[in-house]
Amino acid sequence: MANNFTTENELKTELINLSAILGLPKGTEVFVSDIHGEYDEFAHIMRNGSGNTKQKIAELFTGRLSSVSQKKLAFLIYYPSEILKRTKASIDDKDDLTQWYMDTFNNLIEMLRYTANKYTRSKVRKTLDPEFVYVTEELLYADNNMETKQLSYQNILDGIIDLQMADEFIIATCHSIQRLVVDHVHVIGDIYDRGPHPDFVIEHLARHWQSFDFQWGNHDILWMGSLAGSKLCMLNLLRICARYDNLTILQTAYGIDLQKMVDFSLKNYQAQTVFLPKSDTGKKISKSQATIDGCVQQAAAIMQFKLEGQTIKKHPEFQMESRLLLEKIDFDRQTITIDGQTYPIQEGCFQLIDREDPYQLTEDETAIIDYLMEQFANSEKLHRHINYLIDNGSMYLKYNDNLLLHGCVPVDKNGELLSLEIDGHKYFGHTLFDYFDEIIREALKNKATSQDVDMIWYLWTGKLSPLFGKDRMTTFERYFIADKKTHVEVLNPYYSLRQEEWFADKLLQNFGLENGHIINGHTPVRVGESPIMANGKIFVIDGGMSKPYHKTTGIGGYTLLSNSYGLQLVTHEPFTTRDKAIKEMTDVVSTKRVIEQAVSRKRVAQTDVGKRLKQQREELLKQLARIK
Ligand SMILES: O=P(O)(O)OC[C@H]1O[C@](O)(COP(=O)(O)O)[C@@H](O)[C@@H]1O
Ligand SMILES: [Mn+2]
Repeated sequence: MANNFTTENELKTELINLSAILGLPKGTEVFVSDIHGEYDEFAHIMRNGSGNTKQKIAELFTGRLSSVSQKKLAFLIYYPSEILKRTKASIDDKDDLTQWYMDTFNNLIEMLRYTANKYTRSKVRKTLDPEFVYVTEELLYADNNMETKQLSYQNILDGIIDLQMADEFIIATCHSIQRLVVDHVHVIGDIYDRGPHPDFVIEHLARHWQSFDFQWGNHDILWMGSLAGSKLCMLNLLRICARYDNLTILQTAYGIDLQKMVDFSLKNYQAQTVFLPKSDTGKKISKSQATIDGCVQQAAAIMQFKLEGQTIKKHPEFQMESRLLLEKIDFDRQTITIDGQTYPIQEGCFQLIDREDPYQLTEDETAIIDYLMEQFANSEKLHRHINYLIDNGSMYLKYNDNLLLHGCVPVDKNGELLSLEIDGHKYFGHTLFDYFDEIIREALKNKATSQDVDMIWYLWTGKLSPLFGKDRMTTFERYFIADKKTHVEVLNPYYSLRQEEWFADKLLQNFGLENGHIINGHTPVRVGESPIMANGKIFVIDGGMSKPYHKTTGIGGYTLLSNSYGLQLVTHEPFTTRDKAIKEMTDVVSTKRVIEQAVSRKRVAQTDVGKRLKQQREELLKQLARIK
């Protein structure tokens, strides 16, 4: 870096530039989690800057704009094209419309100026639409107190209207404001599964946000694992897609041919109540589609249970023998005996299971799985999306003193770090995360060994998986046994200990951090529970976006904001549809609870970026000394 500057003046200019950046207020970080394919809701939260836009409008315009006008301005910023269309349709008079454009330009430029003031000009320029950079900068940095400048400001606005660029300009400016309100986005896992459009979520981040990171969730692992060659990951995600009536994500979005699988499923299975799909979108599922979903779910589930058996037997170190369930079925009586207790099987669909060798796949099943794996491997779009997850993601992230991870750090009931022993090595605490991180990267960027592939599946369901955090996954029991006792999945002690401050301190220390917070997703925050734990050191910000889970969470969920003033918790109401949000101007974001108020505004100098900039400054100073 330092080598780019050769003359004394160049070096000094850069030093001044760095000092200016270090003194700016820290940018706003947004933390979201558990999006579960709910693109419209996620996009809404990104568009409204997780409530930040509304707040900035209030700061700027209260006393000048009524609360209704503030709301209208906010919704214009979130959904510029739609609101423009509606407004134009509602104003008949030409002069009134011109006046509306003028007022809107002025308000938007003021908002842009307000949101841009904590960034350097060069950073602001990057958020502007290239077509409007010149015009916008003229307006943005105009000094309205000077008469001549004001005149030229007015001329520019008139020109935009005369040249019929008004709508495009408004849309571009609103998008720039959206990008400036939030500086950095953290997605703490589970983009995939259950909801309709995880693909749009990834595309949205890649297109609109220069600065974002992911911490992988257990559901994301299924998709990553499928590309790495894990048949078990693929079967699990296929089963979940069928369960949530979302086979189109595979067929349409990722171009995966499911015809063979559908034919095979319809030939061998029939509709059953426990395999009825759950509608995520509220739309009615036709009978024929429900039959396809149900049969695919059964076929995938049975293949999954068979392959699980094989994998568990191959890996005693996984300690999952208690999950060897197919051998415990009494096929004649249609019962299963688990831990000495016999339960009736409801709606068994074991016709393709060989009683003598229950974990053996049939020839047809083997062929179908191979075909599907090939389809996954050949999906160019899936590769692109998973590469985003790999390149911008990790098992955990240390960012501005905070520790971001999806699930948990596995511990025993006393809070001692539990270790997973693989090939004589013990991995625990941060080394457990590093171990899995390396395996995933290696498996997806280079070549996956069969050991890697099995380890990736272990991350989905193993009891020492930091992304899962439960003692077992009771998929079999949930389908086939009515007794709810058997459905219980016991959470790792992490989830009760995370109320304790000493526990948070201990974990932060293990990860080499001191004063930060731990931020998790994964577990829905139930009605009446607080997302703030360990005396404000741990947050659970499951976004509660997953519609089928709204019954449990009551409210939609939470996101977290970290800006130069401190941390703020944002509560979300359940989101219905994008159309309804626009029509009724419902913001979703309801309350903001200030968690921590910084004594003085936090500057870039106090962030990770600031640390890097300071190093650069040291190097430049050394270089300057050499030149002199
Ligand atoms: O609600 P469903 O579709 O039956 O899924 C339940 C399963 O999902 C899990 O909760 C994992 O998903 P989450 O990461 O979203 O919690 C399993 O522990 C559980 O068996
Ligand atoms: Mn999860």
